[in-house]
Amino acid sequence: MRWKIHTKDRVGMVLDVLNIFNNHKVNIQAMEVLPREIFIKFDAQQGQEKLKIELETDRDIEFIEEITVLPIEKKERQLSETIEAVSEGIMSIDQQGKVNGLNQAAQTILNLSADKSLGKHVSKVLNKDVPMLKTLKSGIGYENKEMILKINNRQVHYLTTGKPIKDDYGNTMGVVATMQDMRQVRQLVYSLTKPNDITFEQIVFNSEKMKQRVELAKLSAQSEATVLIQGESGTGKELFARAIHNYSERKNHPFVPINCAALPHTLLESELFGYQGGAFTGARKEGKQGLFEFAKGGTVFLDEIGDMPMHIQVKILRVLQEKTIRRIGSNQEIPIDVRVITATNKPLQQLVNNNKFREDLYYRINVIPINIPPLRERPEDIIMLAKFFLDKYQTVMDKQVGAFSEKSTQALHNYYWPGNVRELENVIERAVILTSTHQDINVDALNLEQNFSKEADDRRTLKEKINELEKKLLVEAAKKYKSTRKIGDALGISHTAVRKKLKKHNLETKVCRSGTEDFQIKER
Ligand SMILES: Nc1ncnc2c1ncn2[C@@H]1O[C@H](COP(=O)(O)OP(=O)(O)OP(=O)(O)O)[C@@H](O)[C@H]1O
Repeated sequence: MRWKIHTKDRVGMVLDVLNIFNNHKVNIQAMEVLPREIFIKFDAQQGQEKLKIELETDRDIEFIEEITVLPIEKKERQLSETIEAVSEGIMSIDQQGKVNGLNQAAQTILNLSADKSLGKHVSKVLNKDVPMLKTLKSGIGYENKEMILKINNRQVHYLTTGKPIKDDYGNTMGVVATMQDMRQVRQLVYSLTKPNDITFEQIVFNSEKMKQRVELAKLSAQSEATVLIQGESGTGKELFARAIHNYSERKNHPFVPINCAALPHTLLESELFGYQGGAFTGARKEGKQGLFEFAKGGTVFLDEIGDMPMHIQVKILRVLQEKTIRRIGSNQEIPIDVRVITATNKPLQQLVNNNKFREDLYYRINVIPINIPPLRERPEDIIMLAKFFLDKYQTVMDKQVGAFSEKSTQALHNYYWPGNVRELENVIERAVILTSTHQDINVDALNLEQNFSKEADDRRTLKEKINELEKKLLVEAAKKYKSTRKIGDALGISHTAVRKKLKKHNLETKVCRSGTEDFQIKER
């Protein structure tokens, strides 16, 4: 039974009311006092009418009303509803370290039930090293600590922040901690950093060569196989990698690109694999998760893999073979679930021949090779891409210019495009800036470096030209004869020499069969 007693505001009022309750031998369970209002929760019993009459005869008591909850109970219920409604886990402990609060989300994240945890010491429920216990001792909170614990035979992985609960004198009376499941954290970070979804529709092309590459890439997206994308800088390797990811079953998980050439080696290693707390000077005390763990369920894109140092290559091989990683400084194997796509603008086969790239890793990553030809080898794409970028930059700059003049179309065709599609995009962006509204784009606005016109091709060394001719003749013969012996006969060299040359030009049987060239060569 609960009453709200409306009183006058005078000293000793509460004591008078308590005395009356006491005289009637009524057991008070809870009481709350506000100015001119006394709230009392008591054991309902016979004779409470008499109690009410006696209270109301006090001239300072105005009237009594029956209520269903005390204000404090109302607040408590609202608070516990809110605690249950939030998606973060919330756990609290009292001054003795015993669990006195655990919402539903915390039970899920920690693989615990409230029944079996409430009232028990947190060291028994979680672990003796949990940061809540340190806060209980020191009174100092902590933020975003990563925890990996084994609870009820399951590994739980979460991020937690804790705060001390203090009394008016600054003594710590307990600790409350919030926790987020690491998978949710990843998804949150990913949704904040996620770039625009790139799909195959955004890859612009007109050439048969690119059509084949796109088809192969689409097929590769349906498998889990490692893809190696090779091509000169700016040919669209990253674009392909993103399109493959977004076309695959993993599309709702992170796509994590990392440029192996851009980071110093030590940083690259810790970025990829993470580290154990205290693994090296400067390392965060609580350790750090690496990108392979972060990308869980998604794709890691290792760009410029040709620049990866040998000792990290070994670790990547383990990732691909065992599907596990070890953080730096740790012996614990962490299972990972990622697909790996790699890219390089370096001739990997040559790096293997020169012992600069591990052969075993080369074959591991080269399951599906996609070779993107340089723009100069697919002139059918140039104008289509130029028009695509023209539309793009007119929209971005909200500016209407005319079309490409005849001469500028010619110039775009004749140019050598050492920087490939990226360079073409930059050229068109600059041309839109330099051209007046509604004027056609002329050659000057394109401002193409004449050094790199087709004529510049003639300045290449004799060795480069011979190499190119050799490759061309090999490809032509291979298309026609399809076996190393017949190719050898046609070119007047032995079939072993053919094999060597195929290897040198990265045209080995394995590569060709995977569809990067539209021919197949049989051994002998
Ligand atoms: N076929 C294409 N259609 C539309 N845009 C393209 C195409 N190819 C490349 N691009 C654009 O060209 C630029 C360079 O592409 P990307 O970064 O994918 O090249 P890359 O080969 O990965 O370069 P790098 O080797 O220097 O990292 C990007 O802005 C990309 O969107």
